Amino acid sequence: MISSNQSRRDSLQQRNLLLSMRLSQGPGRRSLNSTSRQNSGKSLATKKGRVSFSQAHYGDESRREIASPSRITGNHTDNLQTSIIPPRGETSKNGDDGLPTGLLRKTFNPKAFPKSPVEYMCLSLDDFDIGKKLGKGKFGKVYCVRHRQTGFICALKAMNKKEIMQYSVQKQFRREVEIQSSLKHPNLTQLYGYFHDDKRVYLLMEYLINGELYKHLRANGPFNDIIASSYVYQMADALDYMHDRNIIHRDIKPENILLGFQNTIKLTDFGWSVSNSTGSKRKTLCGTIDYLSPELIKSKEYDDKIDVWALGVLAYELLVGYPPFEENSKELTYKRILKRDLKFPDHISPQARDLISRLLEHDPQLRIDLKEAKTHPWIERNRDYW
Ligand SMILES: Nc1ncnc2c1ncn2[C@@H]1O[C@H](COP(=O)(O)OP(=O)(O)OP(=O)(O)O)[C@@H](O)[C@H]1O
Repeated sequence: MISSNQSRRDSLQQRNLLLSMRLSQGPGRRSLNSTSRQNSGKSLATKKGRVSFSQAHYGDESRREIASPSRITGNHTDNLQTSIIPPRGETSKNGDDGLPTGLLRKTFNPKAFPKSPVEYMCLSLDDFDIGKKLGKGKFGKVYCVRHRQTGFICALKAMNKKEIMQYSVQKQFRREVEIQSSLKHPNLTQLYGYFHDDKRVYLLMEYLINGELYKHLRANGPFNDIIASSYVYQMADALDYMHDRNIIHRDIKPENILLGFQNTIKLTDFGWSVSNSTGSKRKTLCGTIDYLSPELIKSKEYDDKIDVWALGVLAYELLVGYPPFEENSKELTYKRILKRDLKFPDHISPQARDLISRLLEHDPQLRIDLKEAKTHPWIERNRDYW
């Protein structure tokens, strides 16, 4: 299902190269002009200012215009062997697709994923009414859509093939699709399926009505113990599920978490996820500066404990409003992470401090296990109020 070892190595080498380019660029892209927290009482982070290492990969936002949906036309005769489409049958080994009864089951059931090109091509843009734009990513835009035949509402991400090729991220994209379609968990955004025409690839996903947790955090945060503990529990459960399947997410942050109904949160953006099925340690630097663990900064080998560290950073940000090691420059942030310079504002409860401190253990081996984190006293104490 996952790319061969060779292609994985190629992809990692390519990414290493790009990441080292990014690192050599210095701190300029990290919102250096933002007013400091000390001055404003607010986080340094703006969505734009939060630098993801992956940004180096994709270049400037303005380059990412694609045609408006009204101009997009499906092309049923496109060649299926295009390099950015995973070969048929490699897509998912999932069980039940989890879709409401009768909805798109024929075309989206990953178990019965296309057996013939005809079946494969039974989805096209013409099958959907295009609704409002939900957001814009590096390669394209995300729309709320309705499947005409069934009325099923989902999110459709339209990505430009040319750009995917131009930035040589076919393998990363392919891995994202493969990993996301192989996972099924209430706190992971589900990928229902994909199709393409001559210009674009379309990912059909679960629609999360309340958008990014990041925006919610900026508008309504920081959160109280009840909400924060519920979010931390949900992320711990999703990560535990992924790690049990030897998959590391590698880019946990509020921008990559979507909010559904009733405070359900779902992790998304599996572009940096990686299958670590050999259980061996990895070395690719990835993630967002504020969420990087000490071993990543030291370019040491790492494993799924980097996600545990990132969960600690997330827990802190949810309760405090900004990440624990945030500074005006990348270098200062790195310094504080490496020293594990962790300070809590007075209002953080002793139990929350305890869990965060254990998630943010400098030594990966000493970091709390996710299964234990899920039953930590801070979680248990708040669980009744969720
Ligand atoms: N399944 C979804 N349901 C609702 N809104 C979504 C969904 N997926 C994405 N969005 C919205 O669309 C925006 C763009 O998503 P997209 O995944 O393309 O980009 P991104 O995660 O911001 O960046 P990247 O290109 O790095 O993945 C998100 O920020 C979010 O607001």
